[in-house]
Amino acid sequence: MPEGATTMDYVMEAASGAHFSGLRLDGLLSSPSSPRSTSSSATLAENNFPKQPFVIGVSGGTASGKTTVCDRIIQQLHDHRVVLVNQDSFYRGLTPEESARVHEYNFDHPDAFDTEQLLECICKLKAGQSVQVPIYDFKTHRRCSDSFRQVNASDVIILEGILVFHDPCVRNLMNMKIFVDTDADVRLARRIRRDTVDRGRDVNSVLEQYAKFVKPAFDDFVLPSKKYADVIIPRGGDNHVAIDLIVQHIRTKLGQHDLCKIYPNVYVIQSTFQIRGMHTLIRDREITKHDFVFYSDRLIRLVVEHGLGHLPFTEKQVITPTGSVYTGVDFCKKLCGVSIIRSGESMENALRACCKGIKIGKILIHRDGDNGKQLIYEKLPKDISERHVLLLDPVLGTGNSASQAIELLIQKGVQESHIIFLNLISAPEGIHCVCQRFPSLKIVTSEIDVALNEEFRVIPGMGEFGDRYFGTDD
Ligand SMILES: Nc1ncnc2c1ncn2[C@@H]1O[C@H](COP(=O)(O)OP(=O)(O)O)[C@@H](O)[C@H]1O
Ligand SMILES: Nc1ccn([C@@H]2O[C@H](COP(=O)(O)O)[C@@H](O)[C@H]2O)c(=O)n1
Ligand SMILES: [Mg+2]
Repeated sequence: MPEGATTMDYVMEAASGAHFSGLRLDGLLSSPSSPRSTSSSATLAENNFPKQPFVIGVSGGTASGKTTVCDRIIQQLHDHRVVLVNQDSFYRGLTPEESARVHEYNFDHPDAFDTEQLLECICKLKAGQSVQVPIYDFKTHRRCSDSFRQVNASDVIILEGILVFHDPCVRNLMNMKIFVDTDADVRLARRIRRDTVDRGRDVNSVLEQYAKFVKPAFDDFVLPSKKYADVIIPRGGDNHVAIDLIVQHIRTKLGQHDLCKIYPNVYVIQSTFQIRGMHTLIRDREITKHDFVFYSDRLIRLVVEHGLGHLPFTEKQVITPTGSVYTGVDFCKKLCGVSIIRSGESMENALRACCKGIKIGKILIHRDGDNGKQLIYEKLPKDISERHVLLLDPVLGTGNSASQAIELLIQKGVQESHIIFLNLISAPEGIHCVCQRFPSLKIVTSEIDVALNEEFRVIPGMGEFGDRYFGTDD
């Protein structure tokens, strides 16, 4: 510890830096397997826990403003962790025979693109590898034979093009899909100007191509893919509000753990130096029991408060002492806690302090050899099926105990979406296990750790929480 610094100053100083507990797994990336067989979850299973870039697809009719919207998003983000890939780059170059009859060539049909190559490119980027993207010339209808554009692996990949939602394999690689929706007349006017000015075409050929190929393909392929969009932006690049919202969303994603991008129901409470400091203290094996309990309690309280924020509410109006109306919300009444004995009991006081008179049930899962878990005790409120349940256990490790407890709650009639699992630290393995099995349940945690070791202990972790909290570790 530096001279003159107090213990707490030192801890806070040491806590600065990475947002999560050593989670940049950049070194653990492995190469993708066959792109056609790759869905987001398949990639995950094959590569264990690869870094997961956030992939945004931007589609829309020709000249709708896709490229403009992407450029604005990238400008506003002002972040080097974003790269743009254009589907246009993957146009197949025309053969001499095709070039001779270019007016009969349909550039708006899915077959005009080398989708396999596009897929491979996005898979590589997703797997953390850089790629060489072809350079396409709209005047010669060919690819540059000797030069490529190098695109480096990045945290956000934006893929734009008229047909990026058409192929299901390409579509499945996307975490967010945006459709730029611009009036057909406006698009045609822009297309005429762009193709005559930038692409060396004459007006007649533009109109002919539009009527023969562009419009029919829009109706057959582009418009039907609009239904896959998560966000529809009317008016393209002029829609500053939509672009601001998207930029905001991407910023949030950039700050999130990769697992939160995969599982939208996993919430990690916003990290602050106070929270990092508390983690630093409770993870320190030299800490006194008193301090361990004190800082664990502080953290637990934060997790509980955050978890309560995910409960449904009803609007409520009250009259303030000034005689004015304040429109607020009323807490969810049908609520209970369930602690997984023994560690989960450490979280009960925080829950009681936040929810006056709350009922708290218990589940004991006894470890039965190495092969699994065995439930040996449960005491739950009789009307639990009507309640939202806050399930308490400070450490999510393999996810076996949690899954068994959740299974029991569901058997008792609790709706999966009514369960919020609160913990202090979660291992990625536990998150995968619980979220894949119970996709509509929510997990609220304060940090996601690196992994489990061979003994199924969370690393870096904090040891046997129950023993440390209840003083049975000597
Ligand atoms: N909001 C806008 N107002 C005027 N012109 C625009 C606007 N958005 C795009 N353009 C122009 O229209 C043409 C097509 O836009 P672009 O972003 O390239 O569309 P897309 O990538 O969907 O084909 C370009 O020449 C561009 O400069
Ligand atoms: N050699 C080519 C290749 C493509 N096109 C047209 O480009 C359009 C797609 O690009 P946007 O930026 O408009 O999305 C598509 O509609 C093709 O007709 C072309 O004219 N010549
Ligand atoms: Mg474009």
